[in-house]
Amino acid sequence: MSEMNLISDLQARGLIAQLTDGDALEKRLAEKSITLYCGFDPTADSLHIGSLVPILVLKRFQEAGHKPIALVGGATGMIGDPSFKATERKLNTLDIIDSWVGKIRKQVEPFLNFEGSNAAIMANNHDWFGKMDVLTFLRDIGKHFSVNAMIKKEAVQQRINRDDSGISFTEFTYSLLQGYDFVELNKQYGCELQIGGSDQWGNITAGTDLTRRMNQQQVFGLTMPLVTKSDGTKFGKTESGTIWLDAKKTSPYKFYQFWLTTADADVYKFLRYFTFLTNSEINAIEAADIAAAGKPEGQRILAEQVTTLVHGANAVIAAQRISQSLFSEDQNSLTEDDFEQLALDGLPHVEISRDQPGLLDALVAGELATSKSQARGFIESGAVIINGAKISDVAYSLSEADRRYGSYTLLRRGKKNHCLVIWK
Ligand SMILES: Nc1ncnc2c1ncn2[C@@H]1O[C@H](COP(=O)(O)OP(=O)(O)OP(=O)(O)O)[C@@H](O)[C@H]1O
Ligand SMILES: N[C@@H](Cc1ccc(O)cc1)C(=O)O
Repeated sequence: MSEMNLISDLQARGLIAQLTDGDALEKRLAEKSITLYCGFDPTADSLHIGSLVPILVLKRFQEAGHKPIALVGGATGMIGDPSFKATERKLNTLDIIDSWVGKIRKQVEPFLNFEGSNAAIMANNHDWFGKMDVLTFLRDIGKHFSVNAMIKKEAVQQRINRDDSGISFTEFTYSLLQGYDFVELNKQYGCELQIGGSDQWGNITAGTDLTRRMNQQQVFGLTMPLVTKSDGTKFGKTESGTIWLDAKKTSPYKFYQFWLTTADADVYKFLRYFTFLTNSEINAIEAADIAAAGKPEGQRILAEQVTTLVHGANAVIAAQRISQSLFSEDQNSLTEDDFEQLALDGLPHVEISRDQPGLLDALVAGELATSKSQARGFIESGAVIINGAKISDVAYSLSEADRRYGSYTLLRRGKKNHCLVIWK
């Protein structure tokens, strides 16, 4: 892809919210390979699917010949970005931040290529802030910022205007730190562009201004729209359940199911944001789905593409095997790892002691029946299935033979009420 095409492609995908001096940036991208960066703070032990948007944009730039820097905020993570956050963040201990820096680094690495002429770079802003003294910070950096202008920034407005939850001096200084990161990366690596979600606009422009003042260089900022679902909820750390990139926090099966159940109103937008299919391929999928009236393929393609990107092709095969076996008689193909995924978050589950093997009790404990007598009725009417096989004996006692890998039994009532028993 030629560099001119990159910005047009991002635009066509709906991936550009704001740009500083777009014409000059397009010109620079057309002239040469540039270095760009995006920062990720260690505010949790894993990134989530919202953070995948800028990670994939870094990858898009790298595939177009540019050099990406992924910065993990070892220093900024100690302070906490107040941008559009309603309340002050809790400070984490240095040990926790340190371990999260390592985890996030490992999560970003597989998306980028660390070899070749435009090899990616991993950076950590603790490398420069860790040794900077407070007087240098105040004299050399602070002097370039006007508090009058800072309090007008949209990202902190709600905190400035609230009496109940103000903003600490600590968080207020955050954008000076992120601003200075750009100066430092520009000095060390000739970095010319910072990208991020649109909530980062204030911090990014703090960096472009500061780099102009301190390094006398014109550098650029580009933000992506914050991805929301058609029901208005943000993709990120949400109360209804964050979709994490870490397979130990969100199983690849659940991850696959998440994309598979995308609303029709979102699916083509998400194909543009989260996959490397070309815009015309996505248009063709959309047109075919409209023609097929009622059985869209978009969701399956999205689930396969994003799960492959994040967890690899085998995770897609496993997710498809799991969903197929849950609704069929044959549950022998499920592997121990499949059961571990189901136990993590794939199905409702209940832990039962091995010395309480009664099926009636298990159905009640697993909330497949509200009482033993209701459970009896379900068994008599043939609605109860154990590991894919119908059971008709109301006095049935679950034995070792019903325990897959010694630990798991799949109970089902009717067509789709599942419970995984984990034996203790
Ligand atoms: N839903 C989203 N859509 C697009 N970009 C996002 C989304 N969520 C986060 N990002 C971007 O990902 C980058 C890293 O964000 P980060 O991992 O800090 O997530 P976060 O949810 O904003 O974290 P926190 O809640 O701790 O601030 C930032 O550039 C941010 O703007
Ligand atoms: N402020 C960014 C993370 C970040 C940190 C340092 C930077 O230099 C850039 C970005 C966020 O909260 O998502």
